Formats: sequence, structure tokens, C-alpha cells
Amino acid sequence: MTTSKRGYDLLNDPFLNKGTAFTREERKKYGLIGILPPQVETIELQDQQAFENFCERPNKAVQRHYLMKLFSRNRTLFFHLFSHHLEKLMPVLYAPGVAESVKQYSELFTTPQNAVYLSIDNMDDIEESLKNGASGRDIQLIVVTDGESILGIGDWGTNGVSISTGKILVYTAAAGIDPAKVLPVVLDAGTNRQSLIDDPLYLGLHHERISDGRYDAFVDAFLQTAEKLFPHLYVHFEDFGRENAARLLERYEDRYAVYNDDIEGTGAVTLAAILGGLKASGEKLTDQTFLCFGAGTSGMGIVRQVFEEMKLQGLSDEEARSRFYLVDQQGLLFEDTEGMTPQQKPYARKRSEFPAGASLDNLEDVVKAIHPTILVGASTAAGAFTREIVQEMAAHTPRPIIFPLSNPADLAEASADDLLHWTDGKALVATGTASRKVVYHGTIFEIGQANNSLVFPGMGLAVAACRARKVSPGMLAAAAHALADLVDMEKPGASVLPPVREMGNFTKILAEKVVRQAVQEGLNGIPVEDPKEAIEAIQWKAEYKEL
Ligand SMILES: NC(=O)c1ccc[n+]([C@@H]2O[C@H](COP(=O)([O-])OP(=O)(O)OC[C@H]3O[C@@H](n4cnc5c(N)ncnc54)[C@H](O)[C@@H]3O)[C@@H](O)[C@H]2O)c1
Ligand SMILES: O=C(O)C[C@H](O)C(=O)O
Ligand SMILES: [Mn+2]
Repeated sequence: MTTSKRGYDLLNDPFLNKGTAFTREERKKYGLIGILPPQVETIELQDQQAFENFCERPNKAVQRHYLMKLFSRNRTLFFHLFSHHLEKLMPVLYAPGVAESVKQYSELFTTPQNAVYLSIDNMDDIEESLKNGASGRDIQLIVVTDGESILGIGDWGTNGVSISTGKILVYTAAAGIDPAKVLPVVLDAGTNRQSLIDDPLYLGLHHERISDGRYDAFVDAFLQTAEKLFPHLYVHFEDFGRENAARLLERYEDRYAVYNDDIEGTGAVTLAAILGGLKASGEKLTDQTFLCFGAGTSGMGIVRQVFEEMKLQGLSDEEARSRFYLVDQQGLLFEDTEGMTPQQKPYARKRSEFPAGASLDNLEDVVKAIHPTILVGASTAAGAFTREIVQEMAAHTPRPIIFPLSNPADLAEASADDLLHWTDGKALVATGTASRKVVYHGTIFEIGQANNSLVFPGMGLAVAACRARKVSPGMLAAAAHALADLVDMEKPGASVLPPVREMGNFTKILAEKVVRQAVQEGLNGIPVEDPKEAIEAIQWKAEYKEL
């Protein structure tokens, strides 16, 4: 590899910069003599120095700032560091640290970190903006948000771009997606957070969210332009609002290679965690009674995935549907409940199933009435899984599966610690945000992180390796089974999911199974002889290339 860049131009190019690792020969050849300290370092030594610096920073916000400065300066070293310290850096660069970054984005803004900002007020700029962002690179992955429903913290407009940049970093660190082939994007259609509109420092559009036909035209113009410019594109949608997420996925899923992480990634990782839990209890999926608390974008993504799996395991449509109960703001959803989403309606219950007059407008009454064996929370209602509710559930099932998935941690429906203490260590628990181990009566409980980050990097790797034309239900099921197959529930206190620290390994295993499934369904855009080789062939490594 050679470059025409020299001196500071080379040091300022994060894709080419090696800092103190430029060799003596390279320094001579590229005008770097005298503008770097004399010692030539290895990337391992640079990594050690950077990691020590990172550890010395006092809190997540400052740590993130330090890491993102490194990202802007030297991408190879940044990803070397991130991929070697995934478990420590994920909470800083990804959730929950990303939530703070979103809230303070405009106040702390220093550099755009290679993101592309599209505005509903200037739709004519879309093509030019994407070209400028790509600056000649062959973009194969876009993570896009419109900032309306960031984790559980709501509408943050353009500030939401940090979720796009955060997720895209994980693709490279956990799956080896080439950082030169990715582009984080934010679609600014306004914001309904008045405090942002009123804040002179807010960097997005200072008006309310536009939700008429212009919104759809905006998303459409973005996707069509991106698809035209980048022929091998895979588009990951993140944190769109409840009115749009599923609707947009349905609109585009047969036309383009698109993926909605909140719906599909969360569905797959939660199914995996349930399958892991059932390994411990020895029960069958088809015997379970599933209560979804917070039946929005991700809640319904989970329901869809588990429903499909029950059918694969032999239940009819009707039998499978009868296993699900949805509780949202209105309480248990009945056929005559007002304000249901199109995704909720098929799972609404009949009033005649319950004694006359039963209101069932709160979670506790519903748990008493239906005796769920699986309780999943994606509601943003902090603390909603109370001791009474959890103990009522545990009174009717030996190993209750309870997943409080709302992020960040302060919005979780319960803590892992409380769930295990309230159920005498019986609950099979996974949480959306990373949890500490729980020690109860001498057993150490490892808590799985049911976060879509266990799925999206491997799914992206699989799509890239076989140029998949779409993400099919079969590919999502393959991803879920790949994760579930990796857990060993023999040991008391074992986690229902593989640990984040092993992501680099299991992502490849997951990708391999997904590629096999894609090939079986004829969805591969290029011939694949050996899935493992196809995956290894496209993985980028955080190593310096000789210049
Ligand atoms: N662990 C993961 O991988 C993961 C993935 C996606 C979303 N999430 C989390 O799930 C939560 C929801 O995200 P979403 O994208 O589905 O949002 P959403 O707005 O689409 O859905 C939330 C649903 O909860 C309902 N709700 C709100 N308050 C409630 C209450 N008090 N009682 C009952 N229902 C209530 C809403 O009406 C809505 O239907 C967020 O905290 C998010 O961080 C976690
Ligand atoms: O971002 C995460 O941590 C998971 C998920 O996509 C969410 O919206 O909470
Ligand atoms: Mn999300």
C-alpha cells in the first residue's frame, strides 16, 4: 500500500495514521522525520499506553471523549483497543454510555466522527451529503436513526446520531467489519423535545418533528439515493419511533437488504435467551405462557420471533397465538382496546376468556390471572416488576424466565439482584444493560445481557460475507439458535446467554450459521462454497499495513 499523503496530512488521516508506530523507513519516505518522538512502537505497546490512559479517566463521559479522540486520530489503534477490551469499553462507547452522549451531544460536540447529517428541510442535499460522507469509499453498511426513540430516553433529534456512531463501532470491534466501508447517518425530521428546540446550542433542526407525507418522502429519498450510490449496501435502522419502525421495515424488507435492530435483533437475542433458560428448566418452548410488558417496537419484535419459533416447533398459528398476552399502557390488550398498533392487534385477547368484569388494567392483576412462565419487559417503566408481581409469578412456575430489557439501566423493570433474591434464586434472568454477577446463598449467578448487540455484528458480517439480498425470518432464527447452542446451563448460576467478553468469537459462529441459512434459502448474492472461509476473507483486522 502506498499513499501520496505526506507529513501532517498523513498523521491527520485516521485510516493511514500509525502515530509512533511508523517505521524509520516510512518516516523517511513520507516526510515524518522529526515530527514524531524517536521511539518506534508496536501496536501492542500503543494499545497498552492507551488502555492505561483510558483507565485513569474518572468517568464514562471523559473516557468516551478520550476514546473518540483516538478514533478521530488513529482508527487502527482505536479498534485494536476496542476489540481487545470489549467488555470494558462496550459500556462506554455503546450502551449505557451512549445515552449520556446523546443527551449532551450538542453541548460536547467537537468533531462529526464521520457521520452524515441529513435534513428534512434540505432533501435536495441528500446525494451530495452521502457522497461527501463516503468521500470515495465503497460503503457497504449504513446505521441510520431518526432519533425519535433513543433507547428508552425518547426523542433527541440530531443528538441521536451517537446511537448510529456507537452501533457502527461495535460492528468493527466485534465482527471485523471494515471501518472504511461504513457510514453512520442521522435523519433529522425535527424533534418533539421542546427543550432542544429552545436550546440555542442544539445542533439539529429547531422545529417540531414533521410527520406528514414529507417524512416518508424523506426516508424514501434517503434509501433510494443510498442504494443508488452504494450497490452493496446493507441498512441497519435504529431507534425509530413506534409509529415508524415496523411500518418502514415492512415497506422495505422485500426491496432492499434492510434490518431493524430493535425489532429483529432484539427478537433474536431474546429468543436465544429464552432457549438458554429452557435448557436450565428442561421445559419446552411450546408449553410456555408469554407475557410481554411494553408491547412497542422491540416488545412486538420479540413476540414475533418467539411466535415464529413456536410454529417451527410444531404449534399451529392459532395455538401459538394463544400463548401470548400483551400488556401496554392500557393494561392487558383486548380486541376492543383503543389505540392498538397494527403489530399488537393479532395478539389481542377476548374478554370472554376472563371472568365478567375483570378489568386487568395493571400488570399485577394480569400476572395473577394468566400465570405467565416468561415475563419480558420492554416498556421503559422503571421498577415495574415489583416483588409482589415477581413472587406471584414464581408461585406458579418453578423457573420463571424474567427479562427486564429496558435501557439504560435506570429504566429497567427490575434489577437482576432483586429478581434472584425475590425468587430464592429460581428466576432465569437476563437484562438489557450489563449486570454485575449476583451472589445468592453461595451460588454465583452470571447475568446474560439480552441486548441486540449480541446479534447485529454477526448478522452484518453474515450479510456482507454472502451479499445477502435480505434478512429473512430463517436467518434471524439461525442467529438465535447459534447463540443458544453456545450456552451450557449445567452449572448452577450459569448465564442464559454467552458473555459479551466472548463476542469476537461467537459473532463468527453466529455469522457462519446465518450464511448457511441464507444459502439454503437462496438469498446469497454471490456464490459461497465455504461459509467460514467467506467470513474470514472479508474480516478486517486492526493491524498496520506497510506503507
Ligand atoms: N435489550 C435490548 O436489546 C433492547 C432492544 C430494544 C429496545 N430496548 C429497550 O426497550 C425499551 C422500549 O423500546 P422500544 O423501542 O420498544 O420503545 P417503544 O416506544 O416502541 O415501546 C415501548 C412500549 O412500552 C409501552 N409503555 C410505556 N410505558 C408503559 C407502562 N408504564 N406500562 C406498560 N407499557 C408501557 C409504550 O406504550 C410502548 O408500546 C427501551 O427502554 C429500550 O431501551 C432494549
Ligand atoms: O442500544 C441498546 O443498548 C439496545 C437497544 O437497541 C435499545 O434501543 O435499547
Ligand atoms: Mn435500539
